[in-house]
Parts: sequence; structure tokens; C-alpha cells
Amino acid sequence: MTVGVLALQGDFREHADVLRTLGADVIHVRRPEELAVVDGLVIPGGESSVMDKLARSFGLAEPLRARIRSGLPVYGTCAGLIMLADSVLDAIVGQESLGGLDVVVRRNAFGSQTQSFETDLDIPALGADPVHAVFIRGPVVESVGPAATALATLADGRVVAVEQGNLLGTSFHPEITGEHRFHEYFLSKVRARTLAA
Ligand SMILES: NC(=O)CC[C@H](N)C(=O)O
Repeated sequence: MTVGVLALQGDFREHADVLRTLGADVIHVRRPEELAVVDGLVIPGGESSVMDKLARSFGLAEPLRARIRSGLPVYGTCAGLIMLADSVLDAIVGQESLGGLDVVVRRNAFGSQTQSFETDLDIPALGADPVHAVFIRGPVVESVGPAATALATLADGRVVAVEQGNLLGTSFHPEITGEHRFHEYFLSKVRARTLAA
């Protein structure tokens, strides 16, 4: 079982560290040949418009779409969630997502005054202990379509974590807080799919 971290831009090293701590074999994915051998993929935080441009110029965008469609387990944090969203509001001109998650996200939804904040979230799917969530110019999920499920909401009801089959997305960054439950949950999807194959 090999897990990839999309390593075009952003905090891919932090994700690779968490995944290795949890016992996974991790490779950095920058080329279609690398994507072809992974059993799961993490798309890190960073800057979604840059990641989009690099994915297209590295010839990765279409292979990524194809593998997402074929059921590859993928976990996206922040910019990674934006990449996985079917629809993106406040994108830059020409910015494309990969899609897969039946959601509409809004980039930089928390505004310039409060670009970063931390809060504790109740996420019953991950157990009773709250998840400490760090938001860094994060997106918000403005609407969740019928194929997707909200996993976590802020106190004001805004959705910040979603799941759809093998796809998982969070507006925040578990990879920098020592929170491993999202990565464990993602790895359990990878394991289940690998065993079923
Ligand atoms: N921390 C992040 O990943 C920020 C996301 C960034 N604002 C974007 O639009 O892609």
C-alpha cells in the first residue's frame, strides 16, 4: 500500500510526516507515473490557483481527475479541499478545480481581517474528543450537494469538513496540529479499497 502526497506546492512535507508516523509508505507525486502507483492521495494546503496551474503544466490534471472518478481515496486540506470541490466561488480568472466532491466552496471565506483562527470542533465521526482546527485563509463549504455529507460545522453552522465515498476534505489543517484522526480515517479508506481490490 503506497500513499501519495501531491507535492506541487504547499505543505506536502507535513502531510507526508503524519502519514509516515501512522506507518504508511509515502511518495511525493509530481508526475503521472507517480500518481499511477498510489493507492491513495493527499492534496495539501497551499494556494489552489497555483496548484491548479502546476497540475495542468505537469500534465497531472487529467490523470488526477480520472483517478478521482475511478474511486481513489483522496483527502484534501484547505487548498486541497478547493481542488476537490465541483464548484469554486471567488476563484481567480481561469482557475479550475479537479472536482469529485459535490460541494460549492468559497475561497478565503473568512476575510482578510481574520485570515487565521483556531477553534475546537465536535466531529462525532472521529470520536468524542474535539478536533482542534487551525484555519489559514481557509475556504468554507457554502453548499453540500446530495452526494456529499457534512462532517463538521462551526458554531455558526458553516460547513468545514465533508465526505463523499472515498473523498474527504477539510477547510482546516490537521497536518500541523498533531491531530491524526483525519489521516487515520483516510488511511482506513485506502486500506479497505486495497483489500477489496
Ligand atoms: N491554507 C490554504 O491552503 C489556503 C488556501 C488558499 N487561500 C487558496 O485559495 O487556495
